[in-house]
Amino acid sequence: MPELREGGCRGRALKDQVVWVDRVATWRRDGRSRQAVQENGVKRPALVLNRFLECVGETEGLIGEEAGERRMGDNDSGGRSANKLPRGEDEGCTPSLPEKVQIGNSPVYKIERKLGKGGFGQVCLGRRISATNAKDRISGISAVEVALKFEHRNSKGCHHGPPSEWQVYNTLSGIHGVPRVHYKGRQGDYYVMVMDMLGPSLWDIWNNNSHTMSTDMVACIAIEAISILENMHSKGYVHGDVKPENFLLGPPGTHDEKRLFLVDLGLATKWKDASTGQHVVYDQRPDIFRGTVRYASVHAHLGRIGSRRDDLESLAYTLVFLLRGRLPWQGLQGENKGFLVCKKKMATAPIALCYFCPLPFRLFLEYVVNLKFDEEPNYAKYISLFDGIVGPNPEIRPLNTDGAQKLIYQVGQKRGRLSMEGEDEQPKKRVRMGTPATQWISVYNARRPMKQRYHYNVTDLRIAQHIEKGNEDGLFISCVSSSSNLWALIMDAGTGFTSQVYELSQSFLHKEWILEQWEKNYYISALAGTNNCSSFVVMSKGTQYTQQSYKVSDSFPFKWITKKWREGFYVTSMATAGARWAVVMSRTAGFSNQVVELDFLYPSEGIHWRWDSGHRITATAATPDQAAIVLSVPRRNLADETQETLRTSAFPTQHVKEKWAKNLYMSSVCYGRTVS
Ligand SMILES: Nc1ncnc2c1ncn2[C@@H]1O[C@H](COP(=O)(O)OP(=O)(O)OP(=O)(O)O)[C@@H](O)[C@H]1O
Repeated sequence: MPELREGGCRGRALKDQVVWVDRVATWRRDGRSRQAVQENGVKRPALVLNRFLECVGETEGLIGEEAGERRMGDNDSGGRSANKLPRGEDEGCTPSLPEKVQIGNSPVYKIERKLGKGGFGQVCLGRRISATNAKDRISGISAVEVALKFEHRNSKGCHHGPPSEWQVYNTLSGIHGVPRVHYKGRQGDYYVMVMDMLGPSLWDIWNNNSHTMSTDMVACIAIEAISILENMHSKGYVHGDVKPENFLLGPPGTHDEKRLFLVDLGLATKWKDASTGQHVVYDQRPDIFRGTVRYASVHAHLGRIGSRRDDLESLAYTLVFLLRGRLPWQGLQGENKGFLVCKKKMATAPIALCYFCPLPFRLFLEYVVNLKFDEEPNYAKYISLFDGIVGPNPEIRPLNTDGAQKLIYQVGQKRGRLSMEGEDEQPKKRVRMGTPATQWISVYNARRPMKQRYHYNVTDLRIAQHIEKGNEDGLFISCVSSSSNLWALIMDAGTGFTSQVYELSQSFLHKEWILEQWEKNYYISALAGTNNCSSFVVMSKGTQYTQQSYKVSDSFPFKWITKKWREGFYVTSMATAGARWAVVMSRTAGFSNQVVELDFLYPSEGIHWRWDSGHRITATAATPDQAAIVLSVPRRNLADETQETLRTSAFPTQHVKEKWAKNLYMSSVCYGRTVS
């Protein structure tokens, strides 16, 4: 058995302080052939023309490209939803709207005045000027004053027919905290929805009250809003755009004036499949943002599929906004505003965000930011947090909290008693807590026994020596990384490469050299960058790639990656230099599917979801702010799918040896942002 497993530390020995074993994945498919899959042994076509694709990204023009692609909706007067492009500012109830509305056999409504305007829709007060038919009178939709929501048929959400909101109202209309839709239909160029007329929004109230709101009132809002969300969630939907502008009170002077409603279901999505009852499948598309920047959950910023936790996180920001009058990420500007806001949200601990708020607000925020993707929120417990603020008598509360009372009653009945402090819950790993840290992330794959060798804290001057020695021993470089401008180098006997060249360069990346090597049939097989923007690029022969392309950019180039995926490329290596990213994508990479997990901390939860769906980590890179993990499904089934990851504050010298003893070999390593 070839056994050369030497550590090659030539620099100062760092003490290994923190170790996180993210997961010991055991997918050993016993019973199956253990014949190693020769990823690198697949024959390449003899001559591949057009092999040399673009190497993009060394120019200024690409800076911030990714952020420019996102449609961020925030503005500092409250926040507009993304995915809803504003049309001309003065399109309110302009002459282009009809003077009267009649949908099917609805009464005739005369448009009186504009009530509000969002990214898409215009909402006007409609006054009934004809009689209601008997059927509608019986079902109680004979209101004299209604709200009419108009959406132009050419607006973005209506290209394929009526707005998606209509569909959601079919299920949610009239449930607790959601206005009733009386009629919907098309009139001329507009899709029109006739709905219950409501009163001012929470934003209006806060704004008209010198940007303040009493603690009592905000606590009542918390209680009632949680119960409204519980109701909505129980019907299988998440709202997707919880913010002060979307919470409306009933019309002033009516018996509903102290009732809270949640409107605008235009971004609502299903979190559960109605027929199977199954939770929707986890996914992350870092280029897709839905919601309003100021109040969006961190997961929404990162493009994760919406689930119940996101509404609650947005509610927590809404409550703090109403109470404190400002959120710490307001005022951040720039093309990469979404990135900056998300980074700030991640960096602001609940204790800091809620510093001037009563304790229940902080506890609520802590609970909800630590919810897992598919976790059922404990709505009754969250409501009970605020009980101490609002006092026991619902009659004298500034807001009607009927819905919450009912929910607590139901839960109390079901459980016999209500768990106030989570005594009956297992202690769980907190998703968003922990101290930000900069660590080594190392990934280990099960392989047949082979030689592997590592060096770390290597200076530019020593690199050649290590590589030469490795080559003499039959080893090729399999991965490289850097920390504090020193290199880490992994060499092994299982790469399948037949020849290898490398270059240390002062630029990130050195395009001319790469082009030259591409000409000679070498492909990039590993790369790393340093904080001072130098790079170490390794190119090999004997890979199975037939085409290659790379991109350097100032933000994670997810949009480019998705474009290349469509062309049959897969990410085969990645590196960072300071805050810059370099991503290499290759054709015939041996994968049938690939996804990216991107986060401001180590995306542990996402990795677990991906592992469960058969993905394995195939590339990692991290900046001081973010970690990106690329996971792929191999084209051929692996004999042994075991994969483990480690996070360590020092290079994992001892751990590598322990892994080797289990025939687990380092397949990827990077240094950057995690959480400890
Ligand atoms: N039923 C209603 N009664 C009274 N006013 C309403 C009603 N529905 C909506 N409004 C007002 O109209 C505004 C815009 O409505 P809505 O949020 O539904 O439109 P939108 O175009 O989907 O908005 P956004 O871009 O914020 O998502 C609300 O903020 C509110 O002020």
